[in-house]
Amino acid sequence: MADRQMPEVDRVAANRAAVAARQARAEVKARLRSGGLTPEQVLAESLDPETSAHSLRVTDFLLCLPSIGSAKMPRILAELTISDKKRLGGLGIHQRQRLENYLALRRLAAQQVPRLTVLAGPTAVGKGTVAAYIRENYPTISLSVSATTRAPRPGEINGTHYYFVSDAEFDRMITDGELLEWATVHNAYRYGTPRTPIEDSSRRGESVLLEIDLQGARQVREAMPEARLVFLSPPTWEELVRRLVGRGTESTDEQQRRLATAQVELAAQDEFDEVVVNDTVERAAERVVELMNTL
Ligand SMILES: Nc1nc2c(ncn2[C@@H]2O[C@H](COP(=O)(O)OP(=O)(O)O)[C@@H](O)[C@H]2O)c(=O)[nH]1
Ligand SMILES: Nc1ncnc2c1ncn2[C@@H]1O[C@H](COP(=O)(O)OP(=O)(O)O)[C@@H](O)[C@H]1O
Repeated sequence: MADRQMPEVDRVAANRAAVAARQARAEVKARLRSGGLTPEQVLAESLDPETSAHSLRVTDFLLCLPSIGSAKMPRILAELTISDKKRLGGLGIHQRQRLENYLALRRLAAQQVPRLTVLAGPTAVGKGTVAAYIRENYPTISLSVSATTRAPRPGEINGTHYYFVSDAEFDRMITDGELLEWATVHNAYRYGTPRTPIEDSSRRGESVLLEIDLQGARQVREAMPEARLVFLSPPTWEELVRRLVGRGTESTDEQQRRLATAQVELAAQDEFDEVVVNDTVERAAERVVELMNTL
């Protein structure tokens, strides 16, 4: 019956019921986020039309799960071939089975050692600064030390900031399969992640952070699908420009080239699991570490 034809008393009752249902769903989401309810419990409850789990949207359900953000959720829905309009109670048998399987795989993966986290983002957004802040303030996080063919800058220590190697040595590392990923960055020098230290840290159950460029992040995604990819974003485009110019390490021409690359890199953030805005270094570092400690 259309709203305007409904007697006033019924309309008030219907509105009250809608508010109560929304509040009940909000409570389910809060308990899901806090771990008071497991995803499996909510999914089982949703079979009962009388429960608020029944009318919970699948999108809201997924967003309550750790390390699923607005960037990753659409990809999961596509993999499960579930419409973003679906509610849990409205899932078809096969859709429900696929969602149950997905949850089972996540639980299995979560029991494995803490995962590899990649921090990438446009040049001059502050990746290096945030990574250095984490190295100095979060001793439990181990930072991958990359190999590079570029020369060290003043203050950079071989083996701490980078392994500074020759082109020939870098070629050998590639040939011998010693690099988890590598890339030529800014059409200049090559950078790559030595594989062994990553594997050793993972075996020790350590949380490992890679601060690498977008090309490298894509290779890690291919090589280690369980890795978590975090995109570091500037508060605004203007702030990114200010940081690049303010850093003063590139010529004006090079700055223009890097800003053009940054435009492309900013468009790639949807490929990432999480986006962290680097408004202040401290807050950005805290958010990245918080994500690394979230299974
Ligand atoms: N693919 C990849 N990129 C890396 C690696 N190490 C550093 N980078 C990236 O290389 C770029 C250049 O870093 P750097 O030489 O420190 O100077 P920058 O010009 O100040 O960014 C940055 O975007 C880093 O994220 C690595 O091991 N692999
Ligand atoms: N949160 C921030 N606020 C202001 N300036 C920042 C912030 N993070 C980094 N910077 C500055 O921005 C510039 C680029 O940082 P850098 O770490 O070199 O970027 P990237 O490693 O992403 O290329 C540096 O001068 C750095 O001091």
